[in-house]
Amino acid sequence: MVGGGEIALEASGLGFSAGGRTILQGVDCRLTKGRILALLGPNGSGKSTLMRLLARLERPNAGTLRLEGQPAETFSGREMGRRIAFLPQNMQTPPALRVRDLVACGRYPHRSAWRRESDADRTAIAAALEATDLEPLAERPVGNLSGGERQRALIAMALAQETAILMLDEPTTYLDLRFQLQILDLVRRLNRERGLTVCWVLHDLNQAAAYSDGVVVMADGRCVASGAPDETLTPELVASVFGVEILRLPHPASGRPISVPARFPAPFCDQRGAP
Ligand SMILES: Nc1ncnc2c1ncn2[C@@H]1O[C@H](COP(=O)(O)OP(=O)(O)OP(=O)(O)O)[C@@H](O)[C@H]1O
Repeated sequence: MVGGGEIALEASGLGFSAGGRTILQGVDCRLTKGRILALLGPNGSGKSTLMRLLARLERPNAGTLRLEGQPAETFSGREMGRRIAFLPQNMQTPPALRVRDLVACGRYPHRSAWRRESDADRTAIAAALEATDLEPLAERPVGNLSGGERQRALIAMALAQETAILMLDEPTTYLDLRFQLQILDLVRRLNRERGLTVCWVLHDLNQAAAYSDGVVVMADGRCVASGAPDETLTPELVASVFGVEILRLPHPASGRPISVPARFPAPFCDQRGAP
């Protein structure tokens, strides 16, 4: 479990099977209000499945999920959509869709079918575009955006949903370092300024540690460790979960521990031994 504070969402003993396989087993996970939690673990360890269960896009075979202290099954799909915004991995978007119209899609739990946009919808869309610095791009087709701009537009769509909880599955994948940091900084700012509760899947352990208040580490469909990032991501844990030996070094600027692989490739040499 990660830290104290009021609980936004709590899963106990979650289990999930599909295609005749057990994918998650006995997973406990807690989102604390106003905190950022990272789900970490190797490919195929069950992070996306857990996130989908937490957002109630899938039903568990075992265990309980409580949202705002109530059993999650007492909330309708629309009520869930007003509380949790979920951005899946590799979300596809029609390339001709304008940025503003994509962001407007986030209003779905607040609108009934075919109803025109209300003042509240327009205010939420404008606020989401402003928070993500996308106002100048609002009329651009999504297909013309860079990877980082597109990711910001998807986050704006999630913000327009006006939920207290934001779930992001690998929001930085496929982005270059500058855009990765831009997305991480944006989410952290929204968390700090608005008290947004965040749960995200990240693969970079150093980014996860620097930008999250807590981590949950998955392996083979189970939660194998959780807690504050710097205390949890020990070389022993990383070796047992990822099968990679790491060194922990103090960051030259912040002094916080960073992880680097202990092994590095031997230099290629030509016949004279020169690199
Ligand atoms: N509906 C399903 N039917 C069968 N197998 C599934 C289903 N959903 C997930 N799995 C399997 O469950 C395992 C966990 O998948 P999941 O996507 O949750 O892992 P992950 O940790 O998010 O992986 P990655 O880091 O590669 O995105 C994988 O082996 C996947 O193939």
